[in-house]
Amino acid sequence: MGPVTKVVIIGGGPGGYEAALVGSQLGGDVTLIERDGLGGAAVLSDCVPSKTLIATAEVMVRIENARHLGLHIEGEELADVVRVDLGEVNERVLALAKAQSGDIRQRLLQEGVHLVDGQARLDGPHRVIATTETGEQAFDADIVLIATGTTPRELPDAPTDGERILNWKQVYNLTEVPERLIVVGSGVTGAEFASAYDALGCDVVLVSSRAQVLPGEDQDAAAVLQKTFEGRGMHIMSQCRAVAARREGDGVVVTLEDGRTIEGSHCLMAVGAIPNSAGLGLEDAGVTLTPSGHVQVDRVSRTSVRNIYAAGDVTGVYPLASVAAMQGRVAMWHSLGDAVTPLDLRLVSSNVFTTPEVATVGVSQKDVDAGEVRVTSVLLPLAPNARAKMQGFREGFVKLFCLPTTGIIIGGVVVAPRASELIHAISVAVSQKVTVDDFSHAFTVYPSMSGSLAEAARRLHKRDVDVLTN
Ligand SMILES: Cc1cc2nc3c(=O)[nH]c(=O)nc-3n(C[C@H](O)[C@H](O)[C@H](O)COP(=O)(O)OP(=O)(O)OC[C@H]3O[C@@H](n4cnc5c(N)ncnc54)[C@H](O)[C@@H]3O)c2cc1C
Ligand SMILES: NC(=O)c1ccc[n+]([C@@H]2O[C@H](COP(=O)([O-])OP(=O)(O)OC[C@H]3O[C@@H](n4cnc5c(N)ncnc54)[C@H](O)[C@@H]3O)[C@@H](O)[C@H]2O)c1
Repeated sequence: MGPVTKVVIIGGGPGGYEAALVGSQLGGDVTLIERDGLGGAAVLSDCVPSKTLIATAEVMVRIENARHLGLHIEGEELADVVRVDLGEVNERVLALAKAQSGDIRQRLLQEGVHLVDGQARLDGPHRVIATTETGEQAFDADIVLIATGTTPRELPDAPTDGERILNWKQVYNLTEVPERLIVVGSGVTGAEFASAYDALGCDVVLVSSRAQVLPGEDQDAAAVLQKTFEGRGMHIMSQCRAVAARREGDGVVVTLEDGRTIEGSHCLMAVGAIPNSAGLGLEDAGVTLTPSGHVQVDRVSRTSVRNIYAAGDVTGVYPLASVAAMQGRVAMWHSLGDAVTPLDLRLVSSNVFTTPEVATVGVSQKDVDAGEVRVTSVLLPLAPNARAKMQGFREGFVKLFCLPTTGIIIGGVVVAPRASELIHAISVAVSQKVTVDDFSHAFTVYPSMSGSLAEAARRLHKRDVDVLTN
């Protein structure tokens, strides 16, 4: 048996901790250095807390929609009947995140990973220094994995104060539902928080830099969401950019590029994130960064330095927890000599947790419109679906993309409640190269939303129909 490979991982988010589990499974001597808490930003401040908050907000939407099902709330307004104790909601959110972080710590310890609480930096390609409460510790490394994530981007004239001008990590300080929340940025983060706070009874103004919310997502889906948001009374200011935000009295004032101002009680900045790549000694170790400051990696997570790998948001490849985790595992499989399949972004499924949800996998409409791939597609509204009718759900659709010649499914979009669960069937079809005919031959439950997935596939049986072809 050869010497044990020493692996040092910087960052304990999904990119780092999933890598640590695989590294340890493959016999590496793994040290993981994390400065804030295991689970990283994903568990402690970003993904998990936001999804927990949204779970509560969803209940409010269901209560609100109950009147369409014959259940009447006694009172003029929902707020007369259901009191949202945001302090209690946020306490639960943070407790759940902390508990999950604790579970991850336990699991890593069980698997023999050496955990260090501290801030790490490289000292050349084969040494990592951790600054801990008790001083500096140095670790020799055969393999290094950088998984340091990102930090919310801040506009120079809109500094957050953690009280009224907030980023998405600070919203859990709130103890009362903001009276009027100005959300700046209508990407996934902005749209999810706008949807959640609107459901919790807050008056929401969404400042959107483009003509439509969710500029990076399927534009048919974004159109449904924009209409739903507006239908619920949200004020969307399209094609507007914020340049400043300041406190004034008991509120905030946001200034737009064209000089107009918006007043609110609070402001949430959701204008993207910057990679945590500075101060790590990366350039001195020879690691190439992209112009945006992300760590450049290939499809097996290798950087420009042979023994240094990188995973997750710091690479800018696709900022999702699931992708970070896969990049981390791939790095370990590759560096420790196990079988490895390079990362394939065409197989990634993702979901926007708004009401309704927007889930996507594989080829996108943007790829199709850009002429990158020739497909046959169908967009099937969910309104005629029996289950949707029973549940009082009218918006939303299923979209499927398949190859015109073979009928192999290569992508899809679902806009529906729980789209995050429905997309999995399409995701399996994409990864297993299932044809529309095979897909539609599988039984679905009647009545069910998934019946519409099979129906969409059935519509693609005859692919020479002009109306279906892009
Ligand atoms: C509001 C929001 C909601 C999201 N929701 C979802 C979702 O529903 N689904 C999904 O798939 N993705 C979601 N994401 C994206 C997801 O959170 C990220 O893709 C994921 O966190 C990336 O994981 P990571 O391991 O790269 O980094 P992180 O989770 O950011 O972890 C990096 C860790 O490295 C630590 N670190 C940094 N520098 C050092 C250093 N020098 N020394 C030691 N430690 C260091 C940090 O403290 C941090 O804990 C969401 C993002 C946001 C902002
Ligand atoms: N459910 C999920 O999986 C989930 C949730 C949140 C975030 N994420 C991940 O995080 C990534 C980043 O998303 P994000 O929304 O945080 O950032 P983003 O960069 O995708 O969106 C930021 C938006 O803010 C806009 N913007 C920037 N400056 C502005 C200004 N001054 N005024 C008005 N608008 C401005 C941009 O045009 C952009 O549309 C996503 O691509 C996604 O992968 C995932």
